[in-house]
Amino acid sequence: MPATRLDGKKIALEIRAEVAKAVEQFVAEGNAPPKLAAVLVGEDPASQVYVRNKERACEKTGIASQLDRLPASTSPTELLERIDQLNRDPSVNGILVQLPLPQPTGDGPALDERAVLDAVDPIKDVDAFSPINVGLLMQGRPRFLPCTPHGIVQMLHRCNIATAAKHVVVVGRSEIVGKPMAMMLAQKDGSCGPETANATVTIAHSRTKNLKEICLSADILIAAVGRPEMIRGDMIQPGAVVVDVGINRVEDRLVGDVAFDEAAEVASAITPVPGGVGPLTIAMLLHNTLLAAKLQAAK
Ligand SMILES: Nc1nc2c(c(=O)[nH]1)N[C@@H](CN(C=O)c1ccc(C(=O)N[C@@H](CCC(=O)O)C(=O)O)cc1)CN2
Repeated sequence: MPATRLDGKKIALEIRAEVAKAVEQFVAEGNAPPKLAAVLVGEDPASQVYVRNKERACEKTGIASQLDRLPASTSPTELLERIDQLNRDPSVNGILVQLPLPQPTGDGPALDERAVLDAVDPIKDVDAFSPINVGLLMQGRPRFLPCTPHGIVQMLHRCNIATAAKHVVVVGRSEIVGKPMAMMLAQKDGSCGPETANATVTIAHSRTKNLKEICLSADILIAAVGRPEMIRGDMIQPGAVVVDVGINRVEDRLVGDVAFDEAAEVASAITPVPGGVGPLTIAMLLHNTLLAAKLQAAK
């Protein structure tokens, strides 16, 4: 039987409607609408689409937003100064710096992604990339959850896919997805989402020797390796749940990290690309922006 498609678009709309309602309530209590500041450096076409979609999503949810477009030639000092201004601006609740940062142009110094993310005030860090927020997550007492892994947790929960006692294999070890995803699913107490914890988690990656064997042992396989269709159908255990985080542009077409048609023959459920995990990333950003506003209002 072909796999069930896990419809990320639909779940994202559900979450966005919940956030919009909660924003309405927050404002009715006498607070200013939450505000997100996005910083986009350079002109990466995909990043431009993502920040535009974030702005539109904010607007539809009752969240204010502002976008700083900076040229690719922006120096590290200029970018850090801009982040500092946003940190100190009391009207801004959430700050995100769109990734990837551009490669250096000409003779100018490179923008150090780590230094830039470290500069965002942790209480406004709605991407949850700062070391403070990563540390809190590691310790099982998260403040903000990173948007893409949190979206996956929400999707599993809302599709009644339990993770307790399951073997989850995460292929990919990025700071944005792979590492926090593994940590969230392995948590003991469900601190990272209702009913979504207590999994036995293996992190694999493109250099894992026996990758096929490890993938075949997964009850839930999360592919976040950034290589088009690297996960083939014969790497999937019959009946496994497959979550594809990859968004790769191949000849003007979007493909995931999973060979979808092959995988759908074997899996019990699978996320498509597009329309799977991607839309959830933006929905969880809205959730975090409201959370940031609430935390700051309570201070
Ligand atoms: N500061 C951040 N930078 C980046 C993040 C992030 O969470 N924070 N994640 C990605 C990009 N991203 C959000 O920023 C993102 C990627 C994809 C989608 C999405 O909805 N994708 C659609 C397809 C859209 C398309 O046509 O390209 C889908 O999968 O259906 C949303 C957000 C890296 N940078």
